[in-house]
Amino acid sequence: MTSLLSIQGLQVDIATPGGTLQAVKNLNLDVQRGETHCIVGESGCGKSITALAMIGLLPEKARITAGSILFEQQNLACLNEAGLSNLRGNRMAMIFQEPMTCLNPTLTIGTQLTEGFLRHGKGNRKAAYERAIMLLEKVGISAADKRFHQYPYSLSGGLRQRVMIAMALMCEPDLIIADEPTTALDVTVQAQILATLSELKSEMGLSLIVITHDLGVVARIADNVTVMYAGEAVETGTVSQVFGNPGHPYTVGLQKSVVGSADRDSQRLSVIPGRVPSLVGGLTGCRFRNRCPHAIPKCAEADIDMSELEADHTYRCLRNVSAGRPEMTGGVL
Ligand SMILES: Nc1ncnc2c1ncn2[C@@H]1O[C@H](COP(=O)(O)OP(=O)(O)OP(=O)(O)O)[C@@H](O)[C@H]1O
Repeated sequence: MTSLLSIQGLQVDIATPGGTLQAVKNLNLDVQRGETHCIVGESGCGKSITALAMIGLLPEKARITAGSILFEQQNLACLNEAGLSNLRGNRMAMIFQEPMTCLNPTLTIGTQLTEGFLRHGKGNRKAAYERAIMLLEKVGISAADKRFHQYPYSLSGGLRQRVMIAMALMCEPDLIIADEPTTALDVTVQAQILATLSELKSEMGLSLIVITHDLGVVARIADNVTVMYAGEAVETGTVSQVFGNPGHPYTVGLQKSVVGSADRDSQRLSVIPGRVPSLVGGLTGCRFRNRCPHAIPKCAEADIDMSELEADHTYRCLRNVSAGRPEMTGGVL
């Protein structure tokens, strides 16, 4: 089956005053039609840069230096701005963590909802209005016509995020990329928004990529998951494979950090000792080795390839291969 989105060997470098920062390295990721794929990892692991590369919105100093991002066979890494802007908001859309950074405070919700629809030539003003109202209702906003004419500041954070979801759906995209869509919301609203996203995904046959550091979000909505660490994918597979039979010590650490967290409701990743290494300059070998209880000198010698643990479940760890998966569940991170 051809993937809707297929990322192969993606590398994104960012020019910084201290040197080149390798934000994403040799990333492979496939998303099928109708799939929800979560990308999970701590802050600074390259999740957002991956998402921004997919949608062609990388920061000024960042550039794709290797690899391809095939969206329905078209390589987005080679598209110019006109080509990308034709896809953005149309075939693929993005939902950000904080809607206020995307919503224009000086324009009504309705103007912002219909702008992309009209720009992409999806229909006239009447069709745009009708679709906007239909979607506002679908995402759970009552008194849709009243909201249509309001400005963003009149809405709560949860309602603004619902508006962002409606906006993402205006042009009937095939793929929605949501970067920490519920992080800024309280737990109850989070659950409601995730449920809405999942329902709409099924109803509209969308594919969803959800970037998160929250394993609770992954458990609720994902079919497949990619665990990222320091710019690399370290494990990928179905949710039950990756969290039921983890191959990488970092995945084990993520799970333990949730179990050990005092704040169980929010399921934040907080207790893996140590930090993500600086990604500036050349990094060789396993990037997790300084925090890994299973590390051996060989982990530092050369970059480690992904290995197959079972069908469709891969991980990037030398020790599992060479030492027959040493006490992975017994190690203390
Ligand atoms: N505009 C930028 N300029 C310089 N470095 C950047 C920029 N944006 C991201 N980075 C760096 O790229 C790396 C990956 O960052 P990214 O934002 O993708 O991580 P993340 O996993 O999404 O983390 P978070 O959850 O905090 O957003 C980090 O080292 C980060 O400091």
